[in-house]
Formats: sequence, structure tokens, C-alpha cells
Amino acid sequence: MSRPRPLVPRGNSADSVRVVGEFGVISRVVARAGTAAAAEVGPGDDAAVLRTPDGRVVATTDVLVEGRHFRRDWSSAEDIGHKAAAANLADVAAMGGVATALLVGLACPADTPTSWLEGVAAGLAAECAPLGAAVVGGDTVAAAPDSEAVVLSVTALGDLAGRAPVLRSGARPGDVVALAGRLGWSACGLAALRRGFKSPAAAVGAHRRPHPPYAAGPAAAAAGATAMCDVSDGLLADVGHLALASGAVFDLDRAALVRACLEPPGPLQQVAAALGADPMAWVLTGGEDHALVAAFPAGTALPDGWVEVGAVRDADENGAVLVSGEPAAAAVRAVGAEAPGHVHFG
Ligand SMILES: Nc1ncnc2c1ncn2[C@@H]1O[C@H](COP(=O)(O)OP(=O)(O)OP(=O)(O)O)[C@@H](O)[C@H]1O
Ligand SMILES: Cc1ncc(C[n+]2csc(CCOP(=O)(O)O)c2C)c(N)n1
Ligand SMILES: [Mg+2]
Repeated sequence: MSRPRPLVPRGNSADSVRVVGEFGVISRVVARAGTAAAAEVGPGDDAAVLRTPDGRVVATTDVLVEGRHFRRDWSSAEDIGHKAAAANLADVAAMGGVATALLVGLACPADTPTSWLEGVAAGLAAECAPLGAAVVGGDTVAAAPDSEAVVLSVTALGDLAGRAPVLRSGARPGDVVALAGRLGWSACGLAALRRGFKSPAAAVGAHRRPHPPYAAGPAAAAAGATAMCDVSDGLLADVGHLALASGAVFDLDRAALVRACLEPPGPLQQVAAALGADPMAWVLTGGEDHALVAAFPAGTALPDGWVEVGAVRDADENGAVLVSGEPAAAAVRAVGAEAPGHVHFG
């Protein structure tokens, strides 16, 4: 893998973490954190204290490593903050919860400009604010010796407001499979960036700042969803988790996916044509849009934002995920993709 070009000035700029120091960084970052509605005590003490109206806490963590999850020459500091928050906030939504707070672990090289870290903090705060959430604490440490990579570890906490959490394991044969949010846009933007393009803005923007359908998670829980997850790695891979946990087959309807994700034609077709790719590959296997996919009992009036894209069937010998009756592996090959989703240790 080619090393991401260090984007931010290296050396001893007056603004660097080395010069400003840990506590200088913390005070500047905390100033941008916003306020969590649930926080009785926010950042600045030994720990935050949060109100938990439901009595249960949804908790999830995602780690973002420079060069693996983001590049500083592809995304601004604010973009990276938005993306780190979104990856976590979507996991809370995928349980049927509403995020209340984030905790942020940060490891960075000493020559990282503090202004860049303030940008990340601003992006985190802006992504959280519509939900009433905010960063309530964290930790700031030096990156490993000789490492130029920033590592961000974000933990989200959330509230279920009395609803049962929606697990991956509850889907039953006869349920309908439904989708909320976009698929393929982030992967399309990533493909463009990898070829050195900064456009189309809608696709590259979707890669930089995903727009998970946060409200669709609690709405699905309230409507009786039997299983749900967010699509972080790729639809076929993540639906595979639902199928495995539920012990059922998820049969996705290709035509419904085309209607939901590729009509009317737009940037996905435009980039696919330029790159000689099949846009359906991004829809089926592209990650990081953080759409939600769920199963609902047949006959459920789907909440706003949800569209039917398949059905849950009894387990059979064809495998756990089908695309219009065809095994997922065949669908992956047919669209020219390498795997049903992102390969983490490839
Ligand atoms: N190192 C670890 N220690 C404990 N639990 C882990 C660890 N890594 C992952 N898990 C748990 O394994 C499950 C699957 O993890 P994974 O990261 O694949 O979640 P995901 O929701 O599919 O992905 P994403 O976080 O990108 O949305 C989660 O419940 C997660 O908390
Ligand atoms: C520089 C760069 N290269 C590749 C990608 C693509 N990518 C990285 S992680 C991931 C899936 C979710 O990962 P996780 O499960 O670890 O949250 C995807 C699709 C990127 N975002 N940035
Ligand atoms: Mg998830």
C-alpha cells in the first residue's frame, strides 16, 4: 500500500501538539465539543457523568486508523470528525437507540497541528448535535514512536427510550427485509478518490461524510423490527451477519435494490461508466454509507424512510444470503467485486 502523503505540515510549527502540549490541545478541543443533553458532568473532570433515562445504556466503539479508514489528503479534519462520529452513531441507531454521548481516544504524532485536531473536534460535534449528543470525554496520547498515523477510537453511548433493543438474531422466515439510507455512494466516492478524482462532489462527499439515517433505527424498533444492523462493510457482508445470527436465509431482491439505490441514474452510474465498473458492485459490497438494514414481520407498515428489498426464508443449502435466489458469492462475481464487503486484514 502506498503511504498516505503527510498532509499536515511536519516539523515544529508553532501550532503543533509538541509545542502546545497535551493540556493545551485538550482545552482547545474541549472548547469545540458542544454539550450533551444527557450530561450531568461533561469533559474536564476525571470522568463524565450521564443521565440514563432508560436505565440501560447502548455502548459501541469504532477505531479509525489513518491510511486505513481515512486519509488526510482525501478528507478534511472536519470530514474525519463527522465520519468517526457517524460510524458510531449509526451503530447505536442500528440497535434502535438514540446516541447520547461520545468518548474519543486520540493518538497523534507530535507534529500534528492543534488546529487540525480542533477541526476533528468540530466535525464530531457537528455530527452529534442534531441528536442532542456531544463528546463528553476522551484521552489524548502520542502516537507510537516513528508512527505518522493518527488513530481515533470513538465510543458512543445511547438510550433506548423504553424500546427493546433490535438484535441481529431475531429475523424469522416470512419477515420482509427492508433498507433505510443509501448504499454504494461511499464506495463510489472512494473509487473516484483512488483514481485521483475529487468529483463528482456528491459521491466524494458521501465518502467523506456519510449520512446515516439515524432516526430510522428507533423508528424500526418502535415498528417491531426483528433484526437490524448498519451497513459498514458492505450489504452482502453485513446482511450475512443478520442471516447467521438469525439462522435464516436473507433473499435480497435485485430489482428492488436497483430501484432503491440506482434510480434515477446519477453519480454512481457516471463514475462506473468512467471507470468501467458496475455500480451494482458498490450497492452490494460497498461499505461506510451506514444505511440500516432490518427484518420486519410480514404486513408491518414500514416506517418513513424504509423500503422493502427482500424476504427472510428458511435456511437451505444455498447459503445464508441470496440475491434474487442466487447465492451471494455468485452475485459478488457477477458484479466484478472481490468480496461481499470490506476485507479488513487484506
Ligand atoms: N476486540 C474486541 N473485543 C470485544 N468485542 C469486540 C472486539 N472487536 C469487535 N467486537 C465486537 O464484535 C461485534 C462485531 O464487531 P464489528 O466491528 O464487526 O461490528 P459492526 O457493527 O459489524 O461493524 P461497525 O462497527 O463497523 O459498524 C460487535 O459486537 C463488537 O462490539
Ligand atoms: C484510506 C481508505 N482506504 C479504504 C477505505 C475503505 N474502508 C476502510 S474500513 C471500511 C469498512 C468499515 O471498517 P470497520 O469495520 O473497521 O469500521 C472501508 C470500506 C477508507 N475508508 N479509507
Ligand atoms: Mg454496525
